[in-house]
Amino acid sequence: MSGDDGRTDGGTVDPTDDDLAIQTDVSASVQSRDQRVASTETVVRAENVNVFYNDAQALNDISLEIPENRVTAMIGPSGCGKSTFLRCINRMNDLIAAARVEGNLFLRNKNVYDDDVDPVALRRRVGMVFQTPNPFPKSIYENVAYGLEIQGVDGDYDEIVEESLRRAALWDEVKDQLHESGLDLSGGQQQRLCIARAIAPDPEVILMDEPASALDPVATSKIEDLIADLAEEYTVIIVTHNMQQAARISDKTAVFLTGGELVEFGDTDEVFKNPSSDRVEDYITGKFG
Ligand SMILES: Nc1ncnc2c1ncn2[C@@H]1O[C@H](COP(=O)(O)OP(=O)(O)OP(=O)(O)O)[C@@H](O)[C@H]1O
Repeated sequence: MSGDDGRTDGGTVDPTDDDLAIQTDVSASVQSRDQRVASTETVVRAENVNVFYNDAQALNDISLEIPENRVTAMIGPSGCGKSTFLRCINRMNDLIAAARVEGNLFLRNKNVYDDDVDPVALRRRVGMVFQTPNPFPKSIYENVAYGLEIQGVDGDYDEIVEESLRRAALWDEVKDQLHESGLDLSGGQQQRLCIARAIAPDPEVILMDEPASALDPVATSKIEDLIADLAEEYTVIIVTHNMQQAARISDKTAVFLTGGELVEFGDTDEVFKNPSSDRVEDYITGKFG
């Protein structure tokens, strides 16, 4: 059975090494949803991760530990490898022929690059939301239910769809139009629909790649509020170009700089108030980037 099932009220985890390889019983993790409690467990641990696109190195020896039920922001100038790192966590880089990943990347105690890891099972535990809202050309209901179907999730879809839309703070706005197209929603609503789709299989980690950069300030603010709510139950890892946003919503901040180096990682307050190097300070204060 999956590591989800090993959780206890104390927030401890009893993962097995077979977590990702054998997890098929998602209903069990749905049941465990309410049992989740905030903790400081490490959920994602990178050890000496290097990524290359053909011969070009995009990430250089990245090691860090991302805590459970927190928002961790990845910031840094364009091209420094933030999205590449995010895609290592759910093995989306597998889909890029030129990409090669070296090193170890653990989801709890399991290296997601082990041969026996099923990337589909991994992506059920590590959901993703992209920069541009990308609902399917289907109804609001089907957008959420279709994700469940393709991931082979069993359960009462009506219930899961409603619950997911509620968790994405969208239910009240769409409950009377569930069978209308998701594409007719506003950009901000579409992004919340994509968040509902990502959380429907009840992942442990949600990756967000600049989820608000295509949205206006009001829609952005709603997404930021939502991220804070989601972190009560999920581990959220967000790439953002917006340093104020990182400072507002994240607990931890990782600063990447050109060359794919992780130059600072720590509590967000510390990173912003007291950066440990001139390079980071220059970036944070807008001297470059
Ligand atoms: N599919 C790809 N094929 C080849 N090179 C790539 C690919 N994706 C990214 N790269 C290169 O890897 C490096 C890191 O890119 P990545 O998109 O991860 O950076 P980023 O920090 O997320 O950038 P941005 O903030 O502009 O989105 C860049 O030099 C980029 O050109």
